[in-house]
Amino acid sequence: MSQEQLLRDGAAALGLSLSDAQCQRLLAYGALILKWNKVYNLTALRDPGTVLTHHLLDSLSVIAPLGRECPEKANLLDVGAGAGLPGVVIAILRDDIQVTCLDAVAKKAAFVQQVASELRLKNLRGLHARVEALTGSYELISSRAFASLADFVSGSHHLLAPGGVWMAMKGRVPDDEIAQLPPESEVFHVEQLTVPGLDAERCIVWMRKPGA
Ligand SMILES: C[S@@+](CC[C@H](N)C(=O)[O-])C[C@H]1O[C@@H](n2cnc3c(N)ncnc32)[C@H](O)[C@@H]1O
Repeated sequence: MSQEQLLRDGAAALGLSLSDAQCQRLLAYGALILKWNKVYNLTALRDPGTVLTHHLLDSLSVIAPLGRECPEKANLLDVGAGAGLPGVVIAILRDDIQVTCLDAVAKKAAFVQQVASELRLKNLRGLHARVEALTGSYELISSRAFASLADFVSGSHHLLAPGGVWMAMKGRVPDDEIAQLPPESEVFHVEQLTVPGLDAERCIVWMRKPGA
């Protein structure tokens, strides 16, 4: 089966119907990751099939949940985005969301800038900074494979807009990390996900400031 068909079938299993432009951009993004991997040291994965399942479909699994939490335009900060996961995928699927992919490593942020330019994604930017030192205000703050929940929310607490939410992509439900969250954050939903082609546990931990 072609990469395009695998992507379309996987997206359909996640409840998503990809437009031709979205499909082409996602495949082009996967190809850019592999093309520039040696220069930017972006991923341990080496073949298009695993990039498709472990990066593209894994990131696509948050799109439907995100549609529920964020039906309309918003500013999203993806902390420790690396090659742009899940931020680039969100930017491709949601042109009403302004996505900032943040990374402490300059060349990773530069790669995301290059992706934004090559794929003509006006709602995407790569930014080089440490999250603790960043200023700004974001309604959504996401992360995937970044840090413990406690370090994620403490490092980005000053960046969450009033009424905003954190979206942490995790593997197995991290009960121990949830128990160690600081009092200035609370979990309001833990959502288990099934990623097509990936035989692994996945969940989103949704958090907000108490009383928000
Ligand atoms: C394991 S990678 C995950 C990358 C991507 N989110 C993914 O799922 O493939 C974690 C990233 O966080 C970045 N990082 C670590 N500490 C950071 C900080 N304090 N501020 C911003 N980025 C940070 C690292 O440079 C690295 O690219």
